Amino acid sequence: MRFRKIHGAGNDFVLLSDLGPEGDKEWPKEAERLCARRTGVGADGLVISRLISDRPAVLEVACFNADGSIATMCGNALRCSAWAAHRDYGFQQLTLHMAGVVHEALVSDDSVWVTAEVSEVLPRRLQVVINGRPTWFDSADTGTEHVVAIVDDVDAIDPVMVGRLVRHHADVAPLGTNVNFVQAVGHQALKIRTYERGVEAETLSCGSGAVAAVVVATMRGLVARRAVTVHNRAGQPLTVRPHDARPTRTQWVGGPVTHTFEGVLA
Ligand SMILES: N[C@@H](CCC[C@H](N)C(=O)O)C(=O)O
Repeated sequence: MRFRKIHGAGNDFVLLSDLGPEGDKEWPKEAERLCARRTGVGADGLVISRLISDRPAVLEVACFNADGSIATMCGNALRCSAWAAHRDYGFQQLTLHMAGVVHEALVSDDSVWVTAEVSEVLPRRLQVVINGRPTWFDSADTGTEHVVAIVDDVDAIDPVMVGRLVRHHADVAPLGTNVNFVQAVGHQALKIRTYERGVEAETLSCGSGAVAAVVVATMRGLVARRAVTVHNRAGQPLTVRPHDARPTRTQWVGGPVTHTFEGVLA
């Protein structure tokens, strides 16, 4: 089976997009096997993309986290799938389905954009003490669960230690959550670090996390409701901007996609 190793601003995936007859595997187990950094290909997630129509261009995309759990929304997996469909079929504008939700995608030479559907922000959802200081997290569902803390300095925080604590916090049980630490860094710009549920580690970027950061930062008056640059650990910023037709419900998230290598699974 052929695969692509690909990343969206540092969030890396094994992408299967031309499944033949071997199309029905136990994907959660395959995800664990393929994503293992030492014994597999190594990735934050496994993405399976199927072309279900070419006129209009429609893809069905499934994303499994490295631990085999299903990601109901993964902005970077959608962006990587749209990039691959552009490469394979020349599509520039696509519709993507993930976990029953419809997303739009736009592919240009240097960036890939997808839409994320956003729920209302729940302020002060939980509190933990970080470096001796009680810190509130707001929650925002951007297709999957995220909490966001606005902090003075994201680099003064241990995102794995605190992320794990928050991810397992009783106030977000039983689903748990992805955890974002966000700092305002000047005009319409944020800096972010994200602990991802299902990867159970800090990832270099997270599309739905960037969207959650922007909706929380907007609600808190740190940025205006227009394009915001979100600086991540990869040094490959994502940009989040409101959808023209549905500015309060839908956000675009865009940035680079990099195809690292291709291979054949043994
Ligand atoms: N990295 C993703 C989000 C992946 C989903 C997450 N780990 C979960 O299970 O909620 C993104 O780019 O949005």
